[in-house]
Amino acid sequence: MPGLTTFPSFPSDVPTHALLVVDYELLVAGDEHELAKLWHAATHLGFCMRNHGVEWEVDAMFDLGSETLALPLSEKMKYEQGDNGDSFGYKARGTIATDLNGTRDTVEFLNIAQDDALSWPRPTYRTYPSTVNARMDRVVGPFVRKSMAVNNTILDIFERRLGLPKGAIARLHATDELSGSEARVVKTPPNQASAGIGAHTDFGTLTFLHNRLGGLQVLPPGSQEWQYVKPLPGHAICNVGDALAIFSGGVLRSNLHRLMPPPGRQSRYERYSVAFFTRPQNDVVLRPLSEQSRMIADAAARNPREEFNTGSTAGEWTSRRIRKLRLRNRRGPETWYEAKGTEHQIATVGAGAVAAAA
Ligand SMILES: O=C(O)CCC(=O)C(=O)O
Ligand SMILES: [Fe+2]
Repeated sequence: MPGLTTFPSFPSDVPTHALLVVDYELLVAGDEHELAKLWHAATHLGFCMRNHGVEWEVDAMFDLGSETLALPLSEKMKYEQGDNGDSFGYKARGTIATDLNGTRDTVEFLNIAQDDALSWPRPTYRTYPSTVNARMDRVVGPFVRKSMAVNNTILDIFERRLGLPKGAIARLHATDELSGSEARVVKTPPNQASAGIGAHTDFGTLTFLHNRLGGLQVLPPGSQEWQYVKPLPGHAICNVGDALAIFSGGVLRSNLHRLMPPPGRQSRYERYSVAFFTRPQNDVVLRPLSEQSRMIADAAARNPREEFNTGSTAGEWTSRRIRKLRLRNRRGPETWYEAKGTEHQIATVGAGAVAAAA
């Protein structure tokens, strides 16, 4: 399997941040201890999840990613996402900024729209390389559907904990409406010296991420030190995105993370990751759901955050952020600030920090 090469283990002398591990099957069974752990993690930093049931599809997506990103550049460029703020398609290496100075990113990736996978063989947004089309039925479709189910299960749990009426979050993510939700495969070449993806918070609602080599780093709340997250076999990394942080009035946190070269001897290897991003319907206005939950109303009143009243729909907001990241649209450091994630977190990293993307 091309995406499953062997590689040295994660070095033992590198400081790591151990994310809380939650068991998906226990969550589904309503285990109180596991539900409490999930809530703690989502209101702080993010978590790892085991027994999610998507293992086969994730492995197959690694293979699809390595095969597709090995196509000639001229072929991949036919699918490039461009500079207009579109997310779907191929993103070539070196096209987005990773920091204030406009340092180029080192990763290439392919984003496949949830809506294109669900409407296959009819494209909703766009078409993809032949390697993707060949596995749409057997791999991409099942990966997307199962990832949606996992994320929706977690969202239902958050909805109850947030005191929202049943279906309040699902209504913002209806599958018969267009959304920015997407599957992604990311490739970083070996022996890189700088950030693959700069510091960022994810745009959407919930991220379901899978990686094998190290490289992902988090900035734990209140800390100034980036720490590696050590990949655990078969475990997914789950991150709350900005849209959910906003909907929840800040009760749930979208944590800053970035992609650096893998640590130690792992840095000599090509690195892949696979992700599924649940994002709201394009037409949903991003703002706290205060009218529907006392907890959210109280949180929004206690800690009013100007950036939470975006005045934008999810579609406009995501598109604006992607547009600002593209180096061809860059005017100067102010463009970087406009592309940034939620304000308070970027402020904690300071002006010299690596930033941007995803
Ligand atoms: O590759 C990784 O581990 C992280 C990727 C990421 O943060 C993203 O694509 O948003
Ligand atoms: Fe991310």
